[in-house]
Amino acid sequence: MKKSPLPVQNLGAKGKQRKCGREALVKLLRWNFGHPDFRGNQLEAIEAILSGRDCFCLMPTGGGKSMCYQIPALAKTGIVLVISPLIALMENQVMALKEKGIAAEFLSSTQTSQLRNKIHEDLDRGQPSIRLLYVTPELIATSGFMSKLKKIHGRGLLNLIAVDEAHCISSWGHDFRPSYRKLSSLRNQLQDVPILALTATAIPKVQKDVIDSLNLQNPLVLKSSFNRPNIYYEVRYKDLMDDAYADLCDVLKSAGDVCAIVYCLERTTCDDLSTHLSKNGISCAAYHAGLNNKLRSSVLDDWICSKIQVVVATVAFGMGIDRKDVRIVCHFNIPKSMEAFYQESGRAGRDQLPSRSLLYYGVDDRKRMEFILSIAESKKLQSSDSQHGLSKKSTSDFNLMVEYCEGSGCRRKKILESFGEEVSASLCKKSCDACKHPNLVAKYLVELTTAIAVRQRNGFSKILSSSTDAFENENFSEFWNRNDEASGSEEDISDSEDGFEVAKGISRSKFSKKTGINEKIELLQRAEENYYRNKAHDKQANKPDKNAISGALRESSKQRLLDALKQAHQRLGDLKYVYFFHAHFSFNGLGKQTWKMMYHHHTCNAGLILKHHLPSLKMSALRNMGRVGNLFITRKWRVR
Ligand SMILES: Nc1ncnc2c1ncn2[C@@H]1O[C@H](COP(=O)(O)OP(=O)(O)OP(=O)(O)O)[C@@H](O)[C@H]1O
Repeated sequence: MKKSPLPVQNLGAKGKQRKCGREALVKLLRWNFGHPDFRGNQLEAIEAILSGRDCFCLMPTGGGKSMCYQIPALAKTGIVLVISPLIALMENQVMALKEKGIAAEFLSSTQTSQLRNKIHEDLDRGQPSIRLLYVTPELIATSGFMSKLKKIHGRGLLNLIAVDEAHCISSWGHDFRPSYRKLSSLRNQLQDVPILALTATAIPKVQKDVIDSLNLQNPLVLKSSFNRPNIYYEVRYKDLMDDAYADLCDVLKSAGDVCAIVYCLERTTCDDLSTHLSKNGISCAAYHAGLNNKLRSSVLDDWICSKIQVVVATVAFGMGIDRKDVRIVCHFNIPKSMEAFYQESGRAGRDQLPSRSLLYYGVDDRKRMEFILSIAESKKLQSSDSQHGLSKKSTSDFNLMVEYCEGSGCRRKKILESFGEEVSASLCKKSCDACKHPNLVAKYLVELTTAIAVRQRNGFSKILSSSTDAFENENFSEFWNRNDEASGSEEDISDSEDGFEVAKGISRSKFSKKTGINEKIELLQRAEENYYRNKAHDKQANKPDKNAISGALRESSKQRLLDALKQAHQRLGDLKYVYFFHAHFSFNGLGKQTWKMMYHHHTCNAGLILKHHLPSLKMSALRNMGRVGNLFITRKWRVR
């Protein structure tokens, strides 16, 4: 139901301001948002802003940061400018505010020019009706929009600049967006307008960087604990289970028909897992950048209005989406940093009710991430020193995440300590698996160590190729930096696809519990090594790379593949595992699509992809695999 805003005492334009008391602010909160009282540091932040002071506000995920600029927007005539990183996020917030009868708009090139003109006309009016205007940092950087802001400011109507997700400013923040850096000009261009920086992710370095970059003057710094007491943290070990899909399915089923988000690193995993869950009666859909806009928004709408309960998504999903009753956030692959993990898992339990964070940890996933980080590092080494610092940071960030999974001790304590909070494990109150079932977790960790050792002995550790040169032409920037909105016209969700396409094909590989085909594998690996030797030699001699593998080697590799498959099939029988070998062929010169294909080949360096559910795979299909090149182009044999 739409509501007209509560007519509060108007504080008027600059110079005529009167103090808006606590009571009036609480009234605004109750009337417009239905919350009985302010939470945490909200009131302090609001009062500081209304008194014209800059503020840096650090609140946990779901803490209620938006209220810190939404209430000031209602308390004063004029406009609050909100700088937000994603169009989807702006859209959602504006929609939610409009439903409450609050005059909010966003500006982006995704809108029709008619709508944009209407908004600009309103901004030009003596007394604009708009209270909250959401924009991207890229728009701020345009001279046209800046001069518009100056005019509004000149009329005494720009009350506040709120920088949401302010960690994006900092190169130490996990969502670093170079365009955010340009916001440093705001202070000079729009003097006297208070600036509010908001984030849920701020290690001390980030805080300092944000405050310095925005040139905040004597800001009120408000920090709350990162602890999310209503979230239970748990890690499950893929390498110790037969089928992680089935395990997750059981978790979701036994939780009842609850709302959940499952994060995966690849689109294909999203699709496959979502199909699997749906087949097993779970109300579920995939959501990622590979789907068209229409489908994506219908999935989002269905999820928001509870038509579907589980979304299996790539990482960008959920930012700014205010569904409070998410009971489970599952990471099906290890996230790239503790900050990212905290943000994503923090989408659970925004209503403060008991919720769960479940991370499926797999050694292969870890290796894939390490591989991607190493590629980024080697790329950044070639660029500036600061970039190098960044890549080192990425590696150390990721190590914290690995320690969260592989280390013993309270998970909550690890999360909080990674943000610089010193806490005792008693704070957890047995609300993580390590505190609740210490013996069981210790046993798992021992088993995991053994599994890794067995795997290394069997030569399975060589999962990712050292052939980094194959990746030189690929752009990982989407994964590392969200600089995708310069024009505002590109896809407004940023997920990790490009980075993780690299490692596709090994996502569900598991270490073998059976040995015996190692000799075959060794042979195949030797063939592969020969290939690289030839390749290096060819490079030295400055020869074209196209026929680095001879037809004879190709044929013999293919034959060995078929033999190995047959033997594996016979030997494994009901165990339903089969190993796929790939041989290397040069596809240079066949275009970008083919480069991606090369990725798969290289990343499957160990020559193995473990495949479950053999019955669904016909031997004729396996034979076709011998036609190297088909395997990854057709995706017929996508694992599962
Ligand atoms: N004072 C309050 N009392 C009760 N609920 C509140 C209060 N303030 C905000 N909320 C609710 O808490 C939820 C989270 O608020 P909000 O989206 O502002 O969080 P956030 O800090 O921006 O979180 P995130 O960083 O995860 O995006 C919303 O549903 C909001 O309506």
